[in-house]
Formats: sequence, structure tokens, C-alpha cells
Amino acid sequence: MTTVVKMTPMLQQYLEIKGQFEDAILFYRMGDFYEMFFDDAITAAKVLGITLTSRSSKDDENRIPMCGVPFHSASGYLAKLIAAGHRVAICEQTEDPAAAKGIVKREVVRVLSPGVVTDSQVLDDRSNNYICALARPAKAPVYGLSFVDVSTGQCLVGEVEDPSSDGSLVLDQLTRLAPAEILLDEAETETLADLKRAITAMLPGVCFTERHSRCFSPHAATELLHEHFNVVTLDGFGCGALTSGIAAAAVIIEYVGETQKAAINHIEKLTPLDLSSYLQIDDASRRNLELTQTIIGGKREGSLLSVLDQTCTPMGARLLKHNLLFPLQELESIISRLNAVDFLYQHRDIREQLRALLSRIYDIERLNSRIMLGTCNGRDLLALRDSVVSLPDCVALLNRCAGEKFTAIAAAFDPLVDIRALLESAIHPEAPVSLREGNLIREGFNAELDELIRIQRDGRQLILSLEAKEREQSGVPKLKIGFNKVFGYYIEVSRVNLDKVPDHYIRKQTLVNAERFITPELKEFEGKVLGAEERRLELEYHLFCALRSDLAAMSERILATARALAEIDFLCSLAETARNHAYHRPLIDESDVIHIREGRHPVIERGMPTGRFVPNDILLDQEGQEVLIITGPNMAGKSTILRQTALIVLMAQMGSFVPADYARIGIVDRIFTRVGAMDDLRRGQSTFMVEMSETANILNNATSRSLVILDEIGRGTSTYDGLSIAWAVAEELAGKDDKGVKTLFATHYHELIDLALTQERVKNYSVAVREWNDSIIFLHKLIEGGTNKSYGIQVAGLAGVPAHVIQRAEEILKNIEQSEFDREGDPYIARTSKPKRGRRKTHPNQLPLFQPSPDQVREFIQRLSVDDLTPRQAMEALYTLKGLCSLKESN
Ligand SMILES: Nc1ncnc2c1ncn2[C@@H]1O[C@H](COP(=O)(O)OP(=O)(O)OP(=O)(O)O)[C@@H](O)[C@H]1O
Repeated sequence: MTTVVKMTPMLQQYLEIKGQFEDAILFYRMGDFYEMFFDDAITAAKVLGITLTSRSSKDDENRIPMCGVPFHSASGYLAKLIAAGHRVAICEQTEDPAAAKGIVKREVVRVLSPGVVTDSQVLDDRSNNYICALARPAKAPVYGLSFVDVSTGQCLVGEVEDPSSDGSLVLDQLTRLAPAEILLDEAETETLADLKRAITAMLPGVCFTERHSRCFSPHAATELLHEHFNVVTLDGFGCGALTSGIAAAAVIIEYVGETQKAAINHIEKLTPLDLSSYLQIDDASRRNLELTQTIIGGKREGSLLSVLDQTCTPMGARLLKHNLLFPLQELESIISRLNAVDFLYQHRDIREQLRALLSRIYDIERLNSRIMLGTCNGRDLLALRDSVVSLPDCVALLNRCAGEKFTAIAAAFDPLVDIRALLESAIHPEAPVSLREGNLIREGFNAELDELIRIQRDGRQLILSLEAKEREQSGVPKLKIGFNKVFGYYIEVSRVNLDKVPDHYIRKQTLVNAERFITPELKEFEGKVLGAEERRLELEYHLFCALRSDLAAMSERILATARALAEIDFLCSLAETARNHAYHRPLIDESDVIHIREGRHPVIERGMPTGRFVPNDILLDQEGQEVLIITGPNMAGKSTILRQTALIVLMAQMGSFVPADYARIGIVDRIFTRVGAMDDLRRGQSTFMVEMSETANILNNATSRSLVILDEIGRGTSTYDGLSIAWAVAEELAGKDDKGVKTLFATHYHELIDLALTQERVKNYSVAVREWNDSIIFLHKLIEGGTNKSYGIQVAGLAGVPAHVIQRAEEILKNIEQSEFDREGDPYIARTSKPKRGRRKTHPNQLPLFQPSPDQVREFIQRLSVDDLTPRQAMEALYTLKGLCSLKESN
């Protein structure tokens, strides 16, 4: 870098600092601007849409790319850069430029990255913003996972044992909380490369940050966490037995401390994430069921979350989303939640009053974090003040709620009366965003400040009287006293009156129509007033910082109340949704039964006029109803029934009422779905490959307590292969663990209906349609018994496929149905010439699909008319029998 030598001291300083933050865009403070140089400037100008200029170095040939943003509006630009996945290092002037000898000292005061932002402009207030660390200290298949939301102080710690070669289990847990940033051990760059690729495919835009291996040492981790939480053991958090999880948590705490350069005491505890205590639901299933976003477009609207979320506060919204992603498995906890929802459902008056109060409460969880990080401003404290006003009324209502859940919430709830009094007395009701402009602190809060305010206020009066006096003494009626930043206070006299100006006036400035003067008396006055103003700004700033520290010391109470409010909001929201959409309380037990009467799909029904959605019953039990094969035409509603069953189970286990007249849900340990294949290409696998790996996952991991939803497996390959796989999979699920797995299996392979003949746990159902003229009417009703009609061609017609194509398809279908083809009579050329009649033939290389039953063999023999057989036919019959028997043996 020959140019460096020729650079100005300022640029040298810039490069020195930049060298320490190479992976970040450096916001280099120069006066009222943050400037960026070199590649940073090129990147930022593009992302921010601002002009890229250049600055000359000493050597004019080497002009340096440069761009800048004003300091006072930096947050919007920062938000844009972070949202685009960049890291930004904020470098401030750390000494007064006026006092500086030579180049002003500068230092990076914060590094912002997608995982550590707390700015409301960047964050979605209804979702958590997690930074995650993945630790594998022993390189064992146990991954330590920790998730921290710096904006709320939540810190989750868990471990996942994942012996799979592709890390699919850890991937499921990682993507569940969709972190914005992931910290990885730099020594694992290669070993985790595949996992990293898979994460990027599922969480586009996620930012990876590599940390030194030293940070991942479990021993150092424990020490760091002991120090951070000021404890001698982590047992109190229920994390004593974790090692890699602890390492992961420590990596984040260290990183956040380092980048925020502030005490991060608002991360005040570790919350163990015992993944086995929640209903497991893998990433594919979460997507397929559209829990938090739609498959197409990734929108919240149209997801289950959008229907359930009637929360009034951002804290409640985040909790609801979290609980939706982590439905429970423990009976008592589910019932406790359901009792609370039930109470609020029954007591409309309390629910409505609580919701009205909650609507007036701001995001005090995030406000608290900003207080702790020292980034809150006057407006934030006004929001806190306005929020705490409602708390005593909340307590009164809470005391009217019966049930252990409410008792627990009330115990944690603090009405924060003292904080309200403090804020009401301290914060100026019109406090601005800036901390340096004054008007932060209310009069009456601090005696010294009051005195300065009085001087300033009196000063105005003094000016008016001084002006009047000068007018009188000089005889210039339009004489004015004014102020500007260059000369301070001055007396202005218009040109026509200049002859009346007294001798002691000292001329300072000449304008076109006037002259400006000062007097010793005016200067003395100025010293007093301006000094007061400066002192006032300084004092207000210090008082504000002190107030912020006082509040930070009370953070534990604020946070406990914020979380209690979130819980109330969550419960009220479920009760409100239940009321609005006619949901009913499910019966939860530990049986092996799922029995739903008049169940509906919570999202699809919302898109239809009331009463248009056709409810359906589902019974899954171990009394011969374990695997339901659901057949029926395209568009009949098979997928809808499958999905609504999974959603109803999930809702019940999160403690929600369900869209059904009656639901008995035996607690489920995992929900598996094999539904669509929307994201196949993103994961770099073929549709069929994804389908099969999802199927393998189900067969390897489903237990008799799981619920499996299979929507047409085997579609991605040839009919015979697909049908065989579908058949074998259904058979396996019906017989797994000698118990079977509760399975809903929608299929267009009508041959699967025959499974029920041999498998006692399999039952056939179909979705009814009514034929009408040449078309069909969808009844959307699930009825007992299978169907072998697809009406695919009619549906194609309804979908607008041209009439002549439909007609041709009908011809072909007729040919196939009449078995009018053999190897010579290809149905696809049967349009003009009538095909030869022939026996339907099995492909020479394709074995007959299914095992012959003893009945079939017997029937074959009975149908043989032995006396009528030619010797050749007899031979053939013998071969057929032999073939049937050897097939049976090989099976
Ligand atoms: N119970 C119902 N009541 C009213 N409308 C329904 C119902 N079930 C499904 N529908 C409507 O029918 C459409 C198709 O449903 P669905 O996708 O479940 O059919 P399908 O049988 O799985 O079709 P395919 O076999 O083609 O995948 C839905 O988008 C919805 O508009």
C-alpha cells in the first residue's frame, strides 16, 4: 500500500482503526457526520443509495472513495446496513476537538451486527431477534446451542444430541428460532461447512461470525458465566449438567459484551431449553404447516400465528410466537395454561378490561434493555412512564382471576409504583429524542437545575427590559436586541437611525440596512445567560444518565413485570381468539387417542364466509384406527384434513382452545409431516430425494406417541416404485413398535385401500364428492371407506385445461381402464386405430406388486377348469402357481 505512506494523519488513524475491524463497515465520526472510506464507502453507498464521492490524499492521483451520513439521522442508515446483513463499527471522537492537540482521538464504541441490534427501527417488535452460538467442544455429536435476544435479555441454553451425518436434528432446533446471527468456532469452519450451507438455505440472510476456539472452551465458559451472573454454580439456573450448552452461552455473552462495550446485566439468567420437554416438530413440518409464515412468500399473514395472535403488546406477541414454536408435552403445564385461558374465556369483562390496559403498555421489555445498555432516550422513559401507569389496575384485575397460573403471574408482577413516581417527577413531558438538547428533566426535580432554568427564564425578561431601556435612552424606537452564534447578543439599529447611536456602542457588524453593536452591559448579561444554558444542558444530561442508572438498578423488577404482562397478554389472546372463532377447550390426557369432532382448519376457514367450511371428524386410536388411508379426488380436501388435524393437536398442546366442537388429544411427542416439496431446490436436493429423506426420518424416529401426516408419498418417481414405497411405508407405520403410529395418509394410489384387508390397524376413509352432469361437486366431507376415483380429468377441466386436451385425456383413460393395451397396443397411439384387445401385462422387468394372499391362490385353483385345459394352458397354469408360491416364499 504505497498510498498509505502519503496519507494524512487522519487517514492513517482511520486505517489503524479499520485494521481492527476489518469485517465491519467503519462509521468514522468527523464533526456532524459519520464518514466511510475505501471499500466500505463503495458498499455503503450502494446499500444506502447515497452519493459516492472521493477525497484527495496528499497524492492527488490516489483519490479515495468516500461517503457519509449525518450523525443525527444515522440510525435509519444503520438500520438499512444491518438489515442487509452488514456489521457496522461506530467510531466516535473521544476528546473535545477544540482541546485536541493534533488529530482528535477516536475509538470504536460499539459494533452492531444483525444479532445484537436493539434499535426499534431494525427490529420487528412482534418477533424476537436472536443471536445464536453453536458449540461442540468435544467434537462429539452433542451440540451446545444458546440463543440470546439482546433486545430483551432472554438467554436460552440447550443441547442437542445429533448423531446424523448431516446435522439435521441440530438444524431443526437452530431454524426453529431463526436467529439473525450465528457464532461458530473458527476451527470448525471446514467440519461445519455443510451444516452452514444448509442453514443458509433455510435462513437466507443469516449472518455467520467466527470466533476464536479459545472462546468455546467449557472450562473458561463456566468461569465467564459465574462472573457474569455473579454466582458460584449454574445449578440454580438448572444448567449445571450442561457443558456444550454452557460453552455456547458463554460465547455469546463474551461477544455481546465485547461488541456493545456496555454492561449487559439485563441478561440476568440462563433459561434451560430442555428440547425433549416440548412437542418436537422439525423444520420441514413447521414450514409445511405454515405455523409462523406461509410457504409461498414467507408472509405472516395466512399463517397459524396470524390467526392466533390477538395480543395487545409486542411482549405478548413474541411470547405467543415462542409458545407456538414450542408446544408443550407435559400434561400438567398444558392443563394449567388451558385453565387460565378457560377462565379468561369465561370472564369476558376481566379479559376486555385487561386487554384495554395492555393496549396502553409499550414494549417495556425492550425499553428495559435499552436502559441497561445505556441507549435509551427521553422518549423511551416517557413510554415507560405511560406504561407503568396501567400496572396497579392490572394487579387489581389479576387478583380477580382464579387459578394457579394467575397466582404465579401475580407473584412476579410488580406494579412499579415507585418507578412511576420517579419518572413522573423527573422526565420532562416533552423530552426530545436527543440527550444533548435539554428539556429532558422536569422542573422541580433538581434544585441546581431549577436555578439555571430561572436564570434563563429571567434572562428573557432581562433582555426585554434592556431593550426597552436602550430604546428609551437612544431614542431609536425600533432598536432590537438579537442573538446569533457568531457574535452572541447584539443591538441592531437600522441605517436611518444610525446618527442616534450612543458613543459607548461598539460596532460589530454591518448589514445592508442596519448595523449591529454590543455594549459592556450586554456582554455581561450574555455571560450569565449563555453560561446558564450551557450548564443546564450539561446538568440535564448528567441527571438523565443518573436516572437511567437508577432505573437500571431496578431492571430485575421491570423485567419480571414485563414478562408477567407478556404472559397475561398471551393468555388473553388465546381466550380472545377462542371467543372470536368459536373454538372449544380440548380434553388433554396421556392416552393414545386423537379424537376430533367437527374439526376445522383454523386458517382456511378464516378465508371463507362463515359456515362455508365443512367440518370433519377424525378418530385415531389403537383399537383398529391407527393408520387412516384417505383417498378422494383432487381438490376434495384431503390435505386440509391432514393439516387441520396436526394444527389442532399442536394448538391443544400449546394450551389453546381448538377449532373443533370436541377434541380429545392424547399428548403427542412429535408431529411429522411429509407434505409438499416447496423448498427442495433451495436445499440442493431433488424433489424425490427430499421426499425420501423426510420419509426415512419419519420411519426412523416416529414412536407410537407421534402423529404422522403423509400427503402422497411416492409421487416423485415412477408409479410402480412410488406405489410400492407408499405401501411399504404405510405397512411399517401400522406395525411399528408392535403398536403402530398414528398416521393420516392421503393418497391417489387407490391400491392402498387393499392394505386394510390385511392390516388390522389400517382403516380407509375418503373425501366425498357428488357427480353432477359431467362435473363434480366437492362435499369436503370425510366418510368411511376408500374410493378408487380420482376425477383428476374433471379437476383439470375446472382448472382451465383446454377442452380438446381434456377430451383426449378421457379417451386415454378409457383405454387404460378397459385394459385395452398390451405391449403392442400402446394407449398413447390408440386415438385413430382401435387397439388390439389384450391381457394387461406386467412389465417384463417388474415383479407383480403385492404378495398373493392364500385366498388368491385358492381362488385361482378353484377357477381352473381342469378338463378344458389344453396341455399348453395347463403348463401355463402350473407356471403361474409356481410363480405365486415362490413370490410368497421370497417375501
Ligand atoms: N372442509 C372444507 N370445507 C370447505 N372447503 C374446503 C375444505 N377442505 C378443502 N377445501 C377447499 O378445497 C381446496 C383444496 O383442498 P385440498 O388441497 O385439501 O385438497 P386435496 O384433496 O388435498 O387436493 P389434491 O389431491 O389435489 O392435493 C382448499 O384450498 C379449500 O379451498
